[in-house]
Amino acid sequence: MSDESRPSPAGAPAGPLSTPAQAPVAAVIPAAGRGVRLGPGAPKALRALNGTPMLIHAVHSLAASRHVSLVVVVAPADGPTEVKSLLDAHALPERTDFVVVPGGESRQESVALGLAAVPPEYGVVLVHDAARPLVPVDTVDAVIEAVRDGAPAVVPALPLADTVKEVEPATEPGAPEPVVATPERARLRAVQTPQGFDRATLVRAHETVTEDVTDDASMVEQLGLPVVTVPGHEEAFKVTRPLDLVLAEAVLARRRLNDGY
Ligand SMILES: Nc1ccn([C@@H]2O[C@H](COP(=O)(O)OP(=O)(O)OP(=O)(O)O)[C@@H](O)[C@H]2O)c(=O)n1
Ligand SMILES: C[C@](O)(CO)[C@H](O)COP(=O)(O)O
Repeated sequence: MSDESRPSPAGAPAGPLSTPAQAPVAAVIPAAGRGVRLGPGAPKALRALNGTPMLIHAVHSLAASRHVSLVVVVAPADGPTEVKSLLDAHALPERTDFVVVPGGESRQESVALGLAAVPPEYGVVLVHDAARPLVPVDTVDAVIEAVRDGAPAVVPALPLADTVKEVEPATEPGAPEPVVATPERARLRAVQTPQGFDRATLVRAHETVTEDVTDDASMVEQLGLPVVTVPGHEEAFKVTRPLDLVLAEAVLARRRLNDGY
C-alpha cells in the first residue's frame, strides 16, 4: 500500500470472504488526466465545482455508499501529496479508508496503477472517473449489487438521445467525413462509471489486454466474459468540455435548493 495512505486502514477487512455477496468493495478513481478538452488551467480533477475540487466531489460520491470501504485515488503524477492533503481536509466517513497513488500516461495505465494498490481481500472493484463527480449513490449501489449477484463486469448505461453515424474519419480536422453506417439507435447505450468488476476478472483483463481502450469493461469483453448494464443516471455525466462545468454547477445548485446538499 502507498505511503500516501492513512496510517491504519480503518475499513480493511481481516481476510478473504467466501461469498461474492459479502465481498468488500474498493473504488479506484483515476484522476490523473490533464483535462485538455476543458481548456487551460489546473488538472481537471483539481478544478473547483462550487468551491470544492471535482475529485473531492467524486470521492465523496463513491464513499456515500456504505459498501465502499476503500477508495484508491490515482493522482496526477506530480500531485499525490496535494491530493492527500485535499482528502485530509475533506473528511471521508469513518468506514472508508483511502490510498493515493501517482497515475500514468493514459487512463488505462492509471487504472492499472490504482488496481495494483487494491489489497486482494477486496473482491469487488469499482472504477470511477474523477471527471464524473456527481454520480448518485443509488447508481453506485446498483453496480455493486449486480457484481455481488455474480456478474463479472457491470456498467451503468443510458439510451442515446442522438442518432449515431459511423464515419470514415477525416484526415484533417473539419473536413467532411463519409458516413458508412447508421447503427440501430435502440440497441446502443452510452456508458458511464462507476464500472464494477469481480476483482480477479479486472486484474486478468489489465494483464491480458494491451491495446488502447476507452473503458475497462471493453477489456473484459475482450476476454470473452459477459458484461451487463444497469440503468445509469443523467447526473453521472462526464465533465469533459467547458459547458459541462456549467451543467455541474447547476446540478449542485439544484441539490442545494432541494435537499441542502
Ligand atoms: N493519464 C490519465 C488520463 C485520464 N485519467 C482519468 O480518467 C478519467 C476520464 O478521462 P478524461 O475525461 O478523458 O480526462 P482527461 O484525460 O483529463 O481529459 P482530456 O482527454 O480532455 O485531456 C478522468 O477522471 C481522468 O483524470 C487518468 O487518471 N490518467
Ligand atoms: C470510461 C468512460 O467514462 C466511459 O464512458 C469513458 O470511456 C472515458 O473516456 P475519456 O475519453 O477517457 O474521458
